[in-house]
Amino acid sequence: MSSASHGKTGGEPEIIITARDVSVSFGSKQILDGLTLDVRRGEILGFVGASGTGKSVLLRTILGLNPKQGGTIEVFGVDYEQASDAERLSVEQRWGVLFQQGALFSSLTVLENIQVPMREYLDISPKLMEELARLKIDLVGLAPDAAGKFPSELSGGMIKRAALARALALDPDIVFLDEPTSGLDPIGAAEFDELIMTLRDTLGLTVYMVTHDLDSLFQACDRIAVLGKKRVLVEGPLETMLENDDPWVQTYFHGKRARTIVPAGRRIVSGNGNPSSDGEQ
Ligand SMILES: Nc1ncnc2c1ncn2[C@@H]1O[C@H](COP(=O)(O)OP(=O)(O)OP(=O)(O)O)[C@@H](O)[C@H]1O
Repeated sequence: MSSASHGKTGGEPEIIITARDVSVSFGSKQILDGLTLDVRRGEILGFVGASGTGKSVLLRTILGLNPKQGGTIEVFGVDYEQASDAERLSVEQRWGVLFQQGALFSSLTVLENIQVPMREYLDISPKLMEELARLKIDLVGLAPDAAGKFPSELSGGMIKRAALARALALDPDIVFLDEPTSGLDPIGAAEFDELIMTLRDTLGLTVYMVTHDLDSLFQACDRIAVLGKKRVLVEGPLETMLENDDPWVQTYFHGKRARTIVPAGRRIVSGNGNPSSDGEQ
């Protein structure tokens, strides 16, 4: 089942992040200018764009880690910048983050890593904390004995899963994943995609995923947003990307690599709107 039905009240899915007219600069260098984006409950949103266009900057801005110079961002209806401490605390408990680098504390075991957000935000007994952390380990498909291992003892795929378990520690409504499959072999990456799709379908989890991984975009994402020209150039399902005639979007989604993984039955439409077979592209 696609996630599109999760969290629907009536017809349209609930919007849980709204970014309006967002501008971000570093000194005289403007990175984002008039960016607008919605994230819907229960979807896997893939966020793409050329290197250095500002995908991580936007992610950090949504998380309140980076100041913006203009516009508004609301997460669960709360403008983080204007929010009271209590409001911020409640928003922070409803999101989990898997950063690209430094995902886990190297001096802590997997179990202890998962407990870090629990210690920060929850007032529960050590026993309950341990039980909850073990449940998260199971949820992300790690073996029970991973609990006592240090990050240096884990494979790349296990590290990503353990980091996801930590992002899920507080049972968030949304997880932000910054290039979660980078560095994984294709099988590991496909398994990770399967995992987030399962979490979307079973928990109704919303996933905001910055990625360069075409397989993830084609197989796992319900919608895709493309960052270019300092704003969201185009957003929508894969079909919208395939039909868009922006040169970068065309090259990205119709390029040689993309053509090897276009799912069967999905038409590739050329820039002039004419359907064509893979061989004609
Ligand atoms: N704290 C900062 N101070 C100054 N410039 C910054 C800062 N953070 C990011 N930038 C600049 O903002 C631009 C966008 O960076 P960002 O990391 O968001 O790109 P990206 O789209 O995530 O790239 P990639 O796909 O390579 O990870 C880059 O030019 C970067 O140098």
